[in-house]
Amino acid sequence: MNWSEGWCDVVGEQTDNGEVKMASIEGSARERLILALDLDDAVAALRLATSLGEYFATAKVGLELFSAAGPSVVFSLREAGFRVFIDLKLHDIPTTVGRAAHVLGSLGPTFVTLHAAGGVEMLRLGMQGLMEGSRKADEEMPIALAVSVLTSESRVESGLLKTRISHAFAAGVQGYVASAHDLATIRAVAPSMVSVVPGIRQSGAPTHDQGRPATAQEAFAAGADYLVIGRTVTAAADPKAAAESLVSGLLG
Ligand SMILES: O=c1ccn([C@@H]2O[C@H](COP(=O)(O)O)[C@@H](O)[C@H]2O)c(=O)[nH]1
Repeated sequence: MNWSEGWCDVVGEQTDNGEVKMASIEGSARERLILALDLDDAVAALRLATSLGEYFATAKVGLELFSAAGPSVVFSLREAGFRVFIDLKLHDIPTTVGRAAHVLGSLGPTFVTLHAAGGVEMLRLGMQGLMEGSRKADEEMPIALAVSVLTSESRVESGLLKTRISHAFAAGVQGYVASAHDLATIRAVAPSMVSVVPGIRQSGAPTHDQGRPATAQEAFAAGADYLVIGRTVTAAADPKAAAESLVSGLLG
């Protein structure tokens, strides 16, 4: 299998209203799949990521792993060649989020999440923190992602979704995290933002706590730029075989 095949269509693509999507989205399956390392142990997380590196260019550090291992796991994953997605869904008063984002920006992640429920001012200070933190550390500015409505919610009110995304766009946030089922609604208000979709499950597989799951094929067909892959692969008896099957299904 040649993992660099496919998906060259997104870079510089013109959206319906003539805007151009961010050029940082690259072509291959591996570039567009994000591995969710939901573990409480840095050594185990690094081992799992390394064993799946041919399928995933990006490793996601969420609340569990960051709480267990702190910033050092971000450095370890970067050293191992991964882009790092820090998924802490920052949501607090604007000053606190701005200061936390300053720290996170200095760690050199590629993606960082802020919760869109925090409102425009919180998101704006979060963006400023990321920008200044990364600049001072001589790192690239990460792509900030606004968490719209958690994919564990089984019902979403479209007005709320649109308001949150509009706030993120107004604050200069470049992308969002959303269910595949919400992408069309979101694109109507923010066609140029980068979309990241968790809650991916194979057809008929257990959905766990995901309220609005979709298959990888459905998510890409709905216009997802990146997919977050968690238990579909990490909880499988053979994670490598599960990753192979997922990617083969996409390329085949
Ligand atoms: O709305 C959201 C935002 C983030 N997530 C995160 O994605 C993964 C999904 O893991 P699965 O094992 O595939 O369910 C996990 O790290 C969540 O924190 C999300 O699911 N939904």
